[in-house]
Amino acid sequence: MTLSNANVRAILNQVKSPSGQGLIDSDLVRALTVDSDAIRFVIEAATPEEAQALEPVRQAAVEALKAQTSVPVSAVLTAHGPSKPVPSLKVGRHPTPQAGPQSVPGVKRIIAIGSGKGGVGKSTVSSNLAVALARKGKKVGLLDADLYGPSQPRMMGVSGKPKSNGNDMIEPLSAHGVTIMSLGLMVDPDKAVIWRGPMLMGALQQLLGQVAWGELDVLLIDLPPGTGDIQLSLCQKTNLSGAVVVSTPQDVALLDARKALDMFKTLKTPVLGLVENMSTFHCPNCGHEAHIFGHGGVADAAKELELPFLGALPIDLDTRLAGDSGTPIAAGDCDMAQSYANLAQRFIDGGIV
Ligand SMILES: Nc1ncnc2c1ncn2[C@@H]1O[C@H](COP(=O)(O)OP(=O)(O)OP(=O)(O)O)[C@@H](O)[C@H]1O
Repeated sequence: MTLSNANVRAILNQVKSPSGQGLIDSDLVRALTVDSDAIRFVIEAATPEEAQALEPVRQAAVEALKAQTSVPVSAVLTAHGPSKPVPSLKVGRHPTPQAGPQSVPGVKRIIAIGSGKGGVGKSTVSSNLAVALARKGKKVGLLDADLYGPSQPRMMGVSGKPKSNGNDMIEPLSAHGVTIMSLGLMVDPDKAVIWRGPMLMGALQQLLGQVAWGELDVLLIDLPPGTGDIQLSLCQKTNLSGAVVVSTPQDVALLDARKALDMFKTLKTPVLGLVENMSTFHCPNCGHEAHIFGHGGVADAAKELELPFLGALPIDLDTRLAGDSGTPIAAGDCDMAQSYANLAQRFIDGGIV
């Protein structure tokens, strides 16, 4: 039987780690690849001693998968070094003064992904675009700057507190070929973030400057919706290559998108292009095409404002389900994955990435 990435994760989560949690929930699995000819993953422990103790768990995980598929399974144990202290870095402080807009060492381009209105799919587009660019060979980072409602950990399927690299820098997490960091990984997920502007700006500064992003072709920043403190702070304090605005074709969303575009113009952040999300709906039963939120409005707005139109993405049940399951649709090989691959190619061909 051919197993999907989600099937494999579910099977691995049935295998208990020494903490009593499933292997996925206890955040021990790294670099999971599920291909038609092989399933591979790494079980990463904190110390070599812990790795040794996990050998029976590794064997149990391999056996559990082999019981469900004839595809060869390989799993290796690694330790990321001797025990390290938890980061002394505590996210949630006021910003420190900085001379001017900052770059992130090793990161070639920083692109903010914004929207005027909430819920138009900005986080979905950010995560899928990140995965699609990574599949095209780009080194991609994804920073979830939606500090009030961070959704990237769930959409990218990462959990567990990031660790310190011993130099007061946080090691980001990685999934689907993308390097990820989110405030959602640093704070209690059940507690609402109730911070005022300066605290949010301090957190953003830390997520950019105190995360060991490494060498990246591009860092995508998933902004919160609207035109608030975080957008202002990011545009003024960071050397952005530019911003991409996501909108649905609906009039109210477009009205808000125009406000976001106006904000970027005022802050002199170049707008690299517009993306239309939830563009059309293809009924899976009868093939009828419906325009639930309208159609073509974003392309028209781009034309009017003389901005590049980067593409239209349909409204699609599997996209939503994939986001909820932690494996973005762009990681697979369906039509939607191809749409995201095309979008990523347009970013590359247009010299955006
Ligand atoms: N093309 C699509 N087809 C179907 N569902 C989608 C699509 N794009 C996004 N969604 C779903 O719509 C919901 C909102 O999407 P998402 O969280 O990406 O929006 P957002 O603009 O980042 O929202 P927020 O304002 O909360 O940050 C999610 O449940 C997501 O799975």
